[in-house]
Amino acid sequence: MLSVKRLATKGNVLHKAVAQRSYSHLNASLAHHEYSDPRHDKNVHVMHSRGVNILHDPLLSKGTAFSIAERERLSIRGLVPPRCQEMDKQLLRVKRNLDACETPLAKFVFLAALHDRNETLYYKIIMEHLEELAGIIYTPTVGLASQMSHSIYRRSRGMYFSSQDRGQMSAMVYNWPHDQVDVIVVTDGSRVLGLGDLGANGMQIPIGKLSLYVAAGGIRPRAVLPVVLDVGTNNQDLLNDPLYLGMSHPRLEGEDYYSFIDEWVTAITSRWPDTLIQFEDFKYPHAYNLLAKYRNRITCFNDDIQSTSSITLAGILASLKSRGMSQEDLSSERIICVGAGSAGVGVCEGIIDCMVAQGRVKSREEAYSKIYMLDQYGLLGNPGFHPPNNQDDPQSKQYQPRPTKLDDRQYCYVKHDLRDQMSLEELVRQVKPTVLLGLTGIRGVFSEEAVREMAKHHERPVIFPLSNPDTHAECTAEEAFKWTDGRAIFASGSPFKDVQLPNGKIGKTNQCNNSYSFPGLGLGITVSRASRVTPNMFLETARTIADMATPAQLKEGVLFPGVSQLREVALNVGTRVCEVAFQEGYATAILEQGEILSEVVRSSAYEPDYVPLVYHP
Ligand SMILES: NC(=O)C1=CN([C@@H]2O[C@H](COP(=O)(O)OP(=O)(O)OC[C@H]3O[C@@H](n4cnc5c(N)ncnc54)[C@H](O)[C@@H]3O)[C@@H](O)[C@H]2O)C=CC1
Ligand SMILES: CC(=O)C(=O)O
Ligand SMILES: [Mg+2]
Repeated sequence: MLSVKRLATKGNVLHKAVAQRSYSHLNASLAHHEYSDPRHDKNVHVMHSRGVNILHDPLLSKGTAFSIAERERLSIRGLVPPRCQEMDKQLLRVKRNLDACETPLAKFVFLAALHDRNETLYYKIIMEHLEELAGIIYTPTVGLASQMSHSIYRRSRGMYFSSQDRGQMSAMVYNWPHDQVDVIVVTDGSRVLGLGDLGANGMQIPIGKLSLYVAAGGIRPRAVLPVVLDVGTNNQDLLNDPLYLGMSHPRLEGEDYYSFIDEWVTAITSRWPDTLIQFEDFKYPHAYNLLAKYRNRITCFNDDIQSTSSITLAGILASLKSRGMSQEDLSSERIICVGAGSAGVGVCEGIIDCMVAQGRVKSREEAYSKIYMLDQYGLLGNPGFHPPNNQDDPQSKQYQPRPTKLDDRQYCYVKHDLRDQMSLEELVRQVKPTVLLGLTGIRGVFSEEAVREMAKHHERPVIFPLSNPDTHAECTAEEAFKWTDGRAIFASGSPFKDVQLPNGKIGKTNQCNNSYSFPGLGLGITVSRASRVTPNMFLETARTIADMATPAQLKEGVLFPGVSQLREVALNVGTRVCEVAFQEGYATAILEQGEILSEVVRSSAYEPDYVPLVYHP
């Protein structure tokens, strides 16, 4: 395929003439079925086989919606009830059944079964009720489903590569039935949301993420691949459970671990060289080490580090406007980030990148000085401020250095003029932060004292308890609004309902989750066929999302469009990411002169509609 380097863009219109648009990379020839237009999934599907297997293939099945003519030509006449029911009736049935489920977990199981039966219908219902159902297929319910995954297991989805597969992975990748894979979400299950090590149960996370890639990002269902790398688990409860489905040994570590991942990356990229790999829920510091190793070699990114950073930066930028300031005022913020792991460090790096790009700080070092970071021991500060023999200072007597040293990424945030391990409450008193971020996975870390103190100094304190699921959020929306007399600008990782305030007003909540960024990133990268995922793509994602709320919304503390508008967000982000890919010279797709990029992106996005199936031996 011709490679296009550096297409000049003006607005959304690509000017440089290129020979032709080539989607040859999308013309997958599948093992059993061929599709006339696999990119759009919109025309006629031509198949070389027929019969009952069509009914049991979730990518093809229409259940009761097969027309009589189709039933005849596919040899399935009589294998489904006689009345042909179009999708609207099917949706009615699905929604009634869904509403009858008594718990979110029951809804999750019901939707997973639909996913395994009829993907078109699954995506239709998800897209029509995105706000309601994102909370089922994604956080918070996916957290419980991951914990229970071995108990609720019905049918396999995706691929598992385990320690017993070493030496086999390059062959195993050919067991996957699809030649074209656009996006892979892969986890080793070592830090699933804020729930810790869930081993092979972590599979629910890639499945949930990829459902949003399809529903919001418009990636085709047959072009996504969820993967678990089962390198063992240190979760003793799972190891003791007779139903657990993963490998029954402790996690591989060190060289064993990294060579395992290397074999997997080699196997994947040998079969699908241009697939996008999203690393998900890898524990610290593996998450960073893997990103550092592969980011300049293959098309990949780490969701927890990078796309979380995009959406959080978007939230802070939007909050500046909400507080009557300009986005350029970012470097005048004082930000406390509680949590110094993958997400905490990743988010702060994104904020620093933006401060530097805005040019209002003289150096990266100056940008670091604006952010105060805490881990489970307290502030990353100066140990020298603890006089070792001061018997009168209770703090000094208790002081114990951290059991492990800070690494270089964390060390950048150390405040040499403040005492190491200072508590959040004391730090808030000293620093009077404008923004409080929580990325700890620990409920209750934002104490009443800390939030009230912050609210004393700011009319609109920005409170972002970002940990998932909701039961692990650093504080709840109720708490944030109560402790700030309803003045907080609030965003959380998992959804919280708006809060009725005593003064009759409504405390508006926002969901600040990487689900706002990764679907659009994936769409932009897939459409442009970008060979690398670059820092600018994340920065532009943040800027794009930060500009989406209307002035009226911003005024009442709404920072982002609602979850029901995730498709619109993804189309905007996808367009911008595509532009960046062309501008930076990483795009390898070919577009015609004058094509409007936003329209190319929009028309590339999958829509869950039934397509006539044709048998052609
Ligand atoms: N809203 C979103 O889109 C996202 C949210 N997250 C959430 O962020 C959380 C953390 O994820 P990672 O950074 O990957 O985990 P991690 O394990 O790498 O980092 C957790 C950090 O929290 C610190 N910590 C633990 N207990 C603490 C305490 N009591 N006080 C202060 N700090 C404490 C640890 O020292 C560590 O630095 C998870 O709950 C995850 O769900 C992660 C990615 C995206
Ligand atoms: C949202 C997400 O990626 C996490 O909580 O890990
Ligand atoms: Mg994650």
